Amino acid sequence: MQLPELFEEKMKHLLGTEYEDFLAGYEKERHQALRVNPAKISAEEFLRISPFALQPVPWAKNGFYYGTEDRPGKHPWHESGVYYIQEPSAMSVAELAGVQPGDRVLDLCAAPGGKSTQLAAAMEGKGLLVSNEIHPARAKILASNMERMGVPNALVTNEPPQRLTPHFPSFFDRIVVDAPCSGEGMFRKEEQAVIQWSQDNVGLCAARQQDILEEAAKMLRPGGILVYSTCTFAPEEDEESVVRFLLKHPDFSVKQVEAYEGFAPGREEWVKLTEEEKESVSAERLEEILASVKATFRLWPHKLDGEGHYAAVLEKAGSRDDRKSRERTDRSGGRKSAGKAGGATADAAAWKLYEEFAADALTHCPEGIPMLFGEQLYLLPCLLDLSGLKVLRPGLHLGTVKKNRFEPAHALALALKPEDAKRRVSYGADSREIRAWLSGESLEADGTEGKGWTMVCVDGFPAGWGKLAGGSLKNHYPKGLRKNLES
Ligand SMILES: C[S@@+](CC[C@H](N)C(=O)[O-])C[C@H]1O[C@@H](n2cnc3c(N)ncnc32)[C@H](O)[C@@H]1O
Repeated sequence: MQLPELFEEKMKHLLGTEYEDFLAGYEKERHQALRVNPAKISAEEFLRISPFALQPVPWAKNGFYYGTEDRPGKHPWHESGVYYIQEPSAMSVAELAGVQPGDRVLDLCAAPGGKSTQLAAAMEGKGLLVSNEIHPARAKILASNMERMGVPNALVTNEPPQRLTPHFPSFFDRIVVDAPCSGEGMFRKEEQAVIQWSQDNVGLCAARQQDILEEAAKMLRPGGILVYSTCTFAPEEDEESVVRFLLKHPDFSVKQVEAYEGFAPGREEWVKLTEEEKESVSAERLEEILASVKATFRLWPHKLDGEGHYAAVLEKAGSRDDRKSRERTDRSGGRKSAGKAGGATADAAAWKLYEEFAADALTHCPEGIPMLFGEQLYLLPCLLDLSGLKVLRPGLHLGTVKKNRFEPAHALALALKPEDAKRRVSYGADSREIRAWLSGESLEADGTEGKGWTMVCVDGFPAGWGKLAGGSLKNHYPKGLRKNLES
């Protein structure tokens, strides 16, 4: 592999005698992994039924390496959100966030959604997850992945971080900043990262990371946890980014968390500060900050089975003192969706249509606060003032209300359990039917009784909606998702 000359020189200088091992790492086979979605199946059960050659990723509860011959992205289970294909080192970040069900969590740089879907899994559908992405096209991919994984309690926004801050001051329990970076750790995976690499870009990324961290700091509640990560080796974007942030934020410190085997400590000696920066705090504080860098993590491809990554867990001083605001925003969070539809006539009419659909097609309804946006009906995880924000998904998309008819959303099918649907048909992953279905074909449904909205499953995992009538199952798999999977 042809690495940028300047990058090689820099790494040689940084790593000294370890450099040859580091270079040899580029010759190692690249490890690929998937993360099982516990909302769909337990890891134990997945291991039992999986056709893939799986080995656990040591640092991720539901993470597994798969074999070089395996193609999980071409398997129909992928379309049902049974797993998410994710680079193994990247799985460390959400684990470090220690998210609990019921937390308020922000993933500030979230697309395509690896960390967000992992955070969502830890939240078990409880609490609020805000997944934000600055780039519009990437934000759409993020929204689609959140739907595929059946996440019911997430808002997907498309904003620069500073536009979110006024809406969420001291609001979140946990924030993940998986920062845009120079991507040195992904050279083996993404050729583009090699082509675009320059030392100037490293500097630009480092400056941008400070801007993003500033906004994150304002949105984190006292006592909250901020996980900062990159997929680069550049100390300017790793240890230095953390140190610069800590110099400006006396209320933050590095939290000691347990390292997994193969995780290496951050390197204090690689931090280069200006005299002005060094003098901005007392000598004791400077020493303390620099020493604390050892409790941040470097994931090196030559030391573990994964690509290059860096992660730091930062804690904001203080304790939760936001009971009042929490009561205000969470007041209706647990309300059954069978409640009122926000009061407005259009909302009430839409809600009635949804209820008629639910009475006919569902045995169980998801919970949340119903809200109509144009023709789209959503269930919100809690009430928030989102005015002025670009919101792609304000919560779980229930469906579309058109000309006095309700059409259930694909997202709803993926967020439900199979037993939540009164009518369902299930095809095997190897069947001709499921491949035809995912490519957009309607199916013969001889022997399937009933009429109306029917959940279509693959091996029992919800995959979308069909409409049953006269022995035929009309395809309502979204046009944008249709694909021909190889058999
Ligand atoms: C490392 S990627 C995130 C990967 C994602 N967390 C995941 O696990 O799938 C960084 C993201 O930050 C976004 N980004 C770029 N510039 C940004 C900025 N100024 N503020 C916030 N996010 C930015 C990029 O578009 C990119 O999607």
